Amino acid sequence: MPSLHVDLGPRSYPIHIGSGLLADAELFLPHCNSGPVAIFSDDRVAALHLPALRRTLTEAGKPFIEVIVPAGEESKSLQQVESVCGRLLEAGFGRDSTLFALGGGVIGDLGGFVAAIYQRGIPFLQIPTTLLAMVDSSVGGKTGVNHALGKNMIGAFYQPRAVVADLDTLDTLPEREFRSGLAEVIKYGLISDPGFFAWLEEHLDAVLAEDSDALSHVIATSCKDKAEVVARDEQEAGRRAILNFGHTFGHAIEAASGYGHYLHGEAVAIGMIMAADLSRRLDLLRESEQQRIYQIVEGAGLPTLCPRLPAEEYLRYMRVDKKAKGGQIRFILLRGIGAATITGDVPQAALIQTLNAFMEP
Ligand SMILES: NC(=O)c1ccc[n+]([C@@H]2O[C@H](COP(=O)([O-])OP(=O)(O)OC[C@H]3O[C@@H](n4cnc5c(N)ncnc54)[C@H](O)[C@@H]3O)[C@@H](O)[C@H]2O)c1
Ligand SMILES: O=C(O)C(=O)C[C@@H](O)[C@H](O)[C@H](O)COP(=O)(O)O
Ligand SMILES: [Zn+2]
Repeated sequence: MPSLHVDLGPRSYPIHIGSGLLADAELFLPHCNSGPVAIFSDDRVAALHLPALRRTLTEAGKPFIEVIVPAGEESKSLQQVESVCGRLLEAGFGRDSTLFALGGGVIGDLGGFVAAIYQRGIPFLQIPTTLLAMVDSSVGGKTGVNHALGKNMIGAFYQPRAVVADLDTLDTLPEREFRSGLAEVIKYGLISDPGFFAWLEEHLDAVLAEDSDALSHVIATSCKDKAEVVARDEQEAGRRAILNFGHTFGHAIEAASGYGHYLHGEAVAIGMIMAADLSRRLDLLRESEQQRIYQIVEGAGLPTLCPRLPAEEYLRYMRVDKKAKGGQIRFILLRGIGAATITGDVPQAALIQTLNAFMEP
């Protein structure tokens, strides 16, 4: 069972990946405060996987409550933050409590943000149940919610005490959600790990068939790659921005098409296709490399086109991207597969050509 580590000095934490982990109280209890636990989840995940965690805490004699929100991106809102904080206050939760975020990225982002601000901060554990959450959102401490004017616009950097990824939970994950997680997996190969990208090209069938060895390799490699970037630049002062590859376009696509229309990974997939195209237009990336990127995204069953809207609609959202500086949009582009670069030097004409080239007919 692989066990990794995010190295952040006093805020360092383990990432446990394996089967049957929800039953192992020793992975959870050492990271808890002395008081009660709030198991935070969504209604779909709670129906499927909360009973295992409930059993573990009950047998360990740890008191807990369950706080459940509706499944879906729409729950990543300030209204839900207020409502969840209200539940904790009504239950008399103090600073001696702990929050467990059991679910996908929505639950991790929203739960982590509540943990960051509730009584100015209580510890929390990430217990991811989607591929996307196991390979990306549970690691690195980005927490927060959406605003009508932009994705993840309100939030905090707040690291979990531990990440516990029980692979058994993936057995119930719908295929579309699994493929969405693959987009972020492909991202690691593209930004910093060309060997992993080549491995993915070679083993895509095994990965799509959810072969357990292939899946363990995918999750462990993704977490290792992400943890290395986060350890060097926890709060995205610089290089961490490469983890945003495909997201300048992707977040604009999510917001412009209405949150929930595309899954996050689907929007990122289209965004990566666009970022690769822009890189090629600017003579950073070879056409053959752009082709390989297109093929793996398409081969993973991910979309490659966004809804047809005036380019200006997308640009409006891109201008409020958190990476923008002095009103200038900054992009993560590729100088080759495995070599991300951060630049604000992108001619508007090339950007508009890229957007128009990947819109639905
Ligand atoms: N913080 C970060 O670094 C980071 C990184 C990537 C993505 N994100 C965010 O994560 C969110 C997307 O996460 P997601 O794709 O996990 O979405 P999600 O949390 O909405 O989960 C997807 C769907 O799958 C269901 N589900 C979850 N686990 C399941 C299981 N084991 N079996 C059956 N159904 C299950 C959920 O109920 C939901 O309906 C977005 O809001 C995105 O912005 C954050
Ligand atoms: O961890 C990071 O850093 C990332 O950028 C990971 C992304 O996959 C993730 O979608 C993140 O939530 C995007 O953050 P944002 O700062 O662009 O909102
Ligand atoms: Zn993402």
